[in-house]
Amino acid sequence: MTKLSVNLNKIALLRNSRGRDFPNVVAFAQKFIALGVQGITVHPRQDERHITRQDTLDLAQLLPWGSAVEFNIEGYPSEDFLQLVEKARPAQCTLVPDAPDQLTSDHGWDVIKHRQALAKMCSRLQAQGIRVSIFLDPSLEQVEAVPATGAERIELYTEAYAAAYGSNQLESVLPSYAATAARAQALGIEVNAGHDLDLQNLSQFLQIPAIKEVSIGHALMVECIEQGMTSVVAQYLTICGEAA
Ligand SMILES: CC(=O)[C@@H](O)[C@H](O)COP(=O)(O)O
Ligand SMILES: NCC(=O)COP(=O)(O)O
Repeated sequence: MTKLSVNLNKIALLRNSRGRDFPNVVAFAQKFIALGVQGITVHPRQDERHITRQDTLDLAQLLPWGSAVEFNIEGYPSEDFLQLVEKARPAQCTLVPDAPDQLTSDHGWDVIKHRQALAKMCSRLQAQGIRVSIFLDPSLEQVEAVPATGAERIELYTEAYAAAYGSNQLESVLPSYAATAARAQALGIEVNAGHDLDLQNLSQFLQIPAIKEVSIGHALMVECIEQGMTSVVAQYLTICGEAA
């Protein structure tokens, strides 16, 4: 079974487009949790274009460290971000190498280059009991460097998979993810995945064994508008529940 962590960035984006607290991010976390999701993810960006620092702290109150539903905070590890994560104390922090003005996440870490800095951040967060995951492109070369950082997990950046889904390119793309996941697991690193996953492409991706968690937001919110939250979450939970 793979855990489903719903990313609430787009709920906050909708809220920020007006001057009042509607839709409320915590209320939506509660709705998704009531439907059975196992995790909530946010990606507070420096410009607070969607999730704010306050949203992160409010969700931390709902999902304190040790709660059954996992709180995952993703983001670029600036000093501000690290302090926010320490204050929120989520179950997991996913370190993402995004520039402040980036439209969305579009690459994983060069772990070989940033190994020492990542190791320092990992031990700092792990001192608070926070699991650390490193956002990674499918790359055997990069995954070899992960154990030296001390991170417990990687999150495979799945945009390339999603883009190839349904085309001939999938034949070469999916094996690169499977090989990276297998190598990570052999090195004792657990594997998460996310970015542009949706109801169409998820089950084929989850043919890769032992993916611990998928974080899904953008497409899931669109699917909720089209099909309704109850049905969409049930479909995701079925796919995730069938995963090896
Ligand atoms: C880290 C990652 O995979 C991203 O998908 C991210 O969480 C989405 O960020 P935006 O919602 O800002 O595009
Ligand atoms: N880590 C990926 C995530 O949280 C959501 O990505 P997306 O589904 O919004 O592309």
